[in-house]
Amino acid sequence: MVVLRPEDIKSLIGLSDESLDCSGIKLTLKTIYVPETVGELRVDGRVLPEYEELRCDPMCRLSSGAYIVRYNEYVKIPNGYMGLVFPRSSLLRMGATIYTAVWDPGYEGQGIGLLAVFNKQGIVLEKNVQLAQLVLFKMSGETMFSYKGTYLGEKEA
Ligand SMILES: Nc1ccn([C@H]2C[C@H](O)[C@@H](COP(=O)(O)OP(=O)(O)OP(=O)(O)O)O2)c(=O)n1
Repeated sequence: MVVLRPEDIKSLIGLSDESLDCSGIKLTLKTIYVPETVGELRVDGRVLPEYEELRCDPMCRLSSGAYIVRYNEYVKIPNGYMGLVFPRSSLLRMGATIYTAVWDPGYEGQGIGLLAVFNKQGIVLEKNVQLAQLVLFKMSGETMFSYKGTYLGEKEA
């Protein structure tokens, strides 16, 4: 696998320079949600929890716990590529991190991450701040397993 340089990403996906980081695409904070009910993952489906949106005006103070963050950037992963997300080091240094899964070939949307705040004093985030970086990898070729799942095209108003 090959890691795409920001300039390769730019010509592949057509993002603006301000969305590019040293090793990938900047992912910035759009919305923060708190899971309010139980989630259920079954062999034949899932029930996602209900969420409460936190208002950041423009700062958000988060106590320790689990949050879902949605990113501003609408990203398209072309067939033959996949993505992994890494938290900003400053977030780690504050005692918080972003957990993520694989961003599949063919996926497009405004993705999400699980923000875990371990700092017992909490952290403060400003709306639109960069939280993470999406690193794109080139696979050995196009794949027949292009993403067609539930989250394809997800976008928040
Ligand atoms: N932290 C993450 C990880 C992934 N994704 C996006 C990109 C993935 O291509 C898509 C689906 O991820 P998974 O295939 O891991 O999700 P599921 O298997 O749960 O969903 P489905 O059953 O619809 O495939 O979600 C995201 O927005 N945020």
